[in-house]
Amino acid sequence: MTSPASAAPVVGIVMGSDSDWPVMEAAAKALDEFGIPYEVDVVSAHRMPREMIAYGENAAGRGLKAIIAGAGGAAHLPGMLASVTPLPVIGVPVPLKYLDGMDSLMSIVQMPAGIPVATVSIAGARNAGLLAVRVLAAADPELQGRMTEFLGDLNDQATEKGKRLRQKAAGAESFGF
Ligand SMILES: Nc1c(C(=O)O)ncn1[C@@H]1O[C@H](COP(=O)(O)O)[C@@H](O)[C@H]1O
Repeated sequence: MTSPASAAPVVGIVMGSDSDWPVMEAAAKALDEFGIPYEVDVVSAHRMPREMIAYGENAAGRGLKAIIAGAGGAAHLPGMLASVTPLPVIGVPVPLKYLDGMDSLMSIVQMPAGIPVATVSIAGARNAGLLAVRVLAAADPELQGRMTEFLGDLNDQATEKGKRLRQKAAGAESFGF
């Protein structure tokens, strides 16, 4: 799957199983918000080792600029992809029924020196998408401007939250920006 349909994907969103999609979808939505074309696929290091290696080895040559890789449990996919591609790899620990995603987090975050994986929080796929946007924006002033606008909107929303809270709380006039 690729989105938007017409453009060549620049981000690969891959996961160990389609059961990860309810978590990983947030990465795709973040990319959609910025109009970044991406592809989505299942690429399991454990169940499809040869395909996984081929995916990682071919990713840069196919025009991808970053890979977002999510997996649950013994989540070796992000690290193994990072070992066969020069692209930045962003790892998403997917929480499963047992161990609350701590197993996924630990499997992804403790990479040996030389093979970095930028690990987001457990189920933090939205931040993975936003981090991929920032990676692309580093060499794209127009996209960087839109990321700056996005941060401004977040600031407005947070400021509004404070305003609402101060109105709700007793003695609201005594603090706030
Ligand atoms: N951690 C990995 C890898 C891998 O790292 O290669 N491949 C599949 N999985 C994970 O197994 C979980 C259960 O998968 P199923 O739902 O298919 O049984 C998923 O969270 C997947 O990411």
